[in-house]
Amino acid sequence: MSMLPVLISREEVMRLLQNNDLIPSLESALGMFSKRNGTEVIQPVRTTVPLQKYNGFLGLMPAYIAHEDVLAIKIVSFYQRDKDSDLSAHQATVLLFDPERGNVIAVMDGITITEKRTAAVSAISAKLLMPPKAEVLCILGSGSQAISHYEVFTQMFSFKEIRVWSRRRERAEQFARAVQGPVAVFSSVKEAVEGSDVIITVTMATEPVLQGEWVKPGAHVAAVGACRPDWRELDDALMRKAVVYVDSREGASTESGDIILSGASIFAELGEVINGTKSAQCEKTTVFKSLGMGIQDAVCAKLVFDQWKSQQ
Ligand SMILES: NC(=O)C1=CN([C@@H]2O[C@H](COP(=O)(O)OP(=O)(O)OC[C@H]3O[C@@H](n4cnc5c(N)ncnc54)[C@H](O)[C@@H]3O)[C@@H](O)[C@H]2O)C=CC1
Ligand SMILES: O=C([O-])C1=[NH+]CCC1
Repeated sequence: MSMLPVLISREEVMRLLQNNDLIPSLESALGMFSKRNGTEVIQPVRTTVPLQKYNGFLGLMPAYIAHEDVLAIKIVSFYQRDKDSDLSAHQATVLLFDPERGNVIAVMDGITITEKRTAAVSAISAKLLMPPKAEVLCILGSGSQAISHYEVFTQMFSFKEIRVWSRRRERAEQFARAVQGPVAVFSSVKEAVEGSDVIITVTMATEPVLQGEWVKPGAHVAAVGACRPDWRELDDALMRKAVVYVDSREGASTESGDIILSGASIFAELGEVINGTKSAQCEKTTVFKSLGMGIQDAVCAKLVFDQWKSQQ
């Protein structure tokens, strides 16, 4: 007998997935992952299929977390689209399985999950690594991730000033109008970055947009874009002067151009800081290089499904 999976739409995922629930669940999963107990968390490095002809990539992100008994896979595509495209850069679906029997129990939108969990993990990096009394937040990029990062960061922290820069100034202005609070729009990356305590890079850049010489000593950078081995968002100077943290060593060493091409060494995974086995060097300039992990999607899919079930 086959049972049909439930379908959970983007709107439902948006309603069911709350940032407050996300942070502790993601922290616990990151900590568990970094213990490298091979039966507790299983997450191979993302398999990526390049689609050269279309300037796109298809990524497969399976994960199993034993103590949560959650088995899921996210299928995500990301395309460098024309600016007038009506589709967002990332399209994603998460399949949630019954781990005991191997059947799919839910098929849900993965776009919102990707936006929210990525921003939540960056916020965890900031919580652990930003300088004390951080007052100025700077966001480079103005797309979907810029919005989700703004939402989580303003929910979790109280910055005195929030700045945004985007390649096209009108997009940065659009961003400033779309979000809830005041945002200062900058036309130059250098001016946006100088004096900032926390800098989030959420661009589709393939060459460095952020230079180390502009970054205030002791600042924290959450670097979210440049997820291909030949793509960059940060320059060598920044990668070499900062203490570098990652979500997964294997993922970062395979996929991050900022790490591979700069030759920077990885100091720790966020999970190691959460577990207390590596230090949070907040007094130094820190970079958190995020690539995204299947366990993050799996945790979210479980939260969404449990919420959905509780409302039936
Ligand atoms: N680390 C992770 O877990 C995840 C990372 N990402 C990455 O985050 C980045 C942002 O994603 P979205 O906001 O969804 O994309 P988006 O397409 O909504 O926004 C991209 C932004 O980058 C800007 N941009 C494009 N090309 C640029 C260039 N050459 N130089 C400077 N800015 C440029 C655009 O103007 C826009 O502001 C992408 O690199 C994406 O692959 C996305 C999802 C998860
Ligand atoms: O984790 C993720 O979903 C992605 N990381 C980079 C592109 C998509």
